[in-house]
Amino acid sequence: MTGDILTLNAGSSSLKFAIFEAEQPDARPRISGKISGIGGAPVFSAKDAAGIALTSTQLARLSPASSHEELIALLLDWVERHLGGRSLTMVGHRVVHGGRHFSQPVRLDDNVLRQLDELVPLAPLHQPHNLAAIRAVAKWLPDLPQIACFDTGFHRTQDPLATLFALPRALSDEGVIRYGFHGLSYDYIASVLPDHIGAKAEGRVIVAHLGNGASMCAMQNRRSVATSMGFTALDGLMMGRRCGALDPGVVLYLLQSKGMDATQIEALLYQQSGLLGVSGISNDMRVLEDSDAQSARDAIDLYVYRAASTLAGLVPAIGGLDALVFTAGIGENSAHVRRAICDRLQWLGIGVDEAANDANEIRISSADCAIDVLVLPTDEEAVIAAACRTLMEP
Ligand SMILES: Nc1ncnc2c1ncn2[C@@H]1O[C@H](COP(=O)(O)OP(=O)(O)O)[C@@H](O)[C@H]1O
Ligand SMILES: CC(=O)OP(=O)(O)O
Ligand SMILES: [Mg+2]
Repeated sequence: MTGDILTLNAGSSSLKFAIFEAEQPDARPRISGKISGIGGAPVFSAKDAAGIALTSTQLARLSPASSHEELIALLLDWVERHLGGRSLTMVGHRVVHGGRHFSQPVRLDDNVLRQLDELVPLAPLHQPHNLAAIRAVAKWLPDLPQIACFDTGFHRTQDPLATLFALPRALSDEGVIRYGFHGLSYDYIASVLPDHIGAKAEGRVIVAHLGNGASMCAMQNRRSVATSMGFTALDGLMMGRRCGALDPGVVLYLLQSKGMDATQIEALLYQQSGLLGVSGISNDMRVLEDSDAQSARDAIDLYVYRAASTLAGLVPAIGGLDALVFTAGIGENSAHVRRAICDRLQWLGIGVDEAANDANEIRISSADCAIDVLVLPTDEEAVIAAACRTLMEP
C-alpha cells in the first residue's frame, strides 16, 4: 500500500484537509491545512508534519452560495502542486448525513451519491458541499477510489428512546428520528480518552463539540448514548449561525403570520440566527469576545446558558458524570466560554482550575473536583484516514 490518502472535511465555516502516507498508519499527516472563515473573509493555511507553515493566505471574499465550490477547486489545485511526486491512492470525505441507510464508511459510486443527494434538505449547510467535493475529485481524477465517512454513524449506538421525537409513530418509522452529528469528532475523542483518564474513559462522559456547528454527546463505554443534535444539525445548542433547539411554534408563526416561505425560514434558522443573529455582529466567537457591545455579551451569555442547560439535560441519559471534554474551535480555544459553562454547572460537582483553563491545558478541572474536565483537540481527519486504510485492505 503506497501513495497518499487525501482527507476532505467540509464544515459549515471551514474546509479542512490532510494528506497522509497510506503506509504509515501512526504518522502525523505529511501536510494538513484548512480554509477557515468561509462565508466571511476566508484564510487558507497549511503546514507540514513538523508544523512548518507552507502557506497562510487571505483569500478574496466570495459569495456565500459559490464559496465552498470555488474553494474546493482552489484546494485541489494546491494539493496537486504539493504532492511532491507521490500519487494519491484514495480520498476520504466527511459526509455529514448518512440517513437511515449509511452508518459505516462506504466506497462512493453513482448509486451511493444519488442516495446521499436525497439527504441534502436535512443538512443544507453541509451535505451539498460534501457532495460537491466528491464530484470535484471524481472529475479531477476519475479512477481514484473515494469513500464517505458519516457524522451520523457514531450515534447508531444511541439508546432508542433518545432517538425518538414525541411525534406520531408513523413518522419515526419512516426515519424522522434524532440521528446526531459530529460523529467523526466524537469517534476521535473516544479513541484518545483512555490515554488521558484511563479506565474512567469507559464511564459516564459528556463531550462538548463547540465549533461553528456545535453539539454534545453523552457517552458510556465510549459509545454514544444520547446527543443534542437531532434529525438535522439545527437542534440542540446555539451555534455560530444556527438557532439550536427552538419552540416549533415559532416556525408555524413565521409561516402563517409572517408569510415567510420554506426557503426564507431555512435561511433564517441556518444562516441568520445563533451568535450572529443575537449579536448582530458576527458568528465568530473571537470577534464577540473582543467586542464591547452589549449585544455581543448577550450572545455569549445565551450561548453559555444554553450549553450548560443542554449538558445538564444529557446527564439523565448516562445517570451521572465522570468526565467532561471540550473540543472543536470554541471548545479548544475559548477559556472564557469553558469557564462560564463550568461555573453554571458547579452544582453538578464541576470545578475549574483557572490557571490551567487560561493556558488551554489538557486537564482543567480543579484538584478537588471528582469530575475530570479536559480540553482535547479533535481530529476528524485521523478518523477518515483510518477508515480509508481499512477499506483499502485487500
Ligand atoms: N481563539 C479562539 N477563541 C474563541 N473562539 C475561537 C478561537 N479560535 C476559533 N474559535 C471559534 O471556532 C469556530 C470554528 O470552529 P471549527 O470547529 O473549526 O468550525 P467548523 O464547524 O467550521 O468545523 C470559529 O467560528 C470561532 O468562533
Ligand atoms: C454537523 C455540523 O454542524 O458540522 P460543523 O460543525 O462542521 O458545521
Ligand atoms: Mg467542524
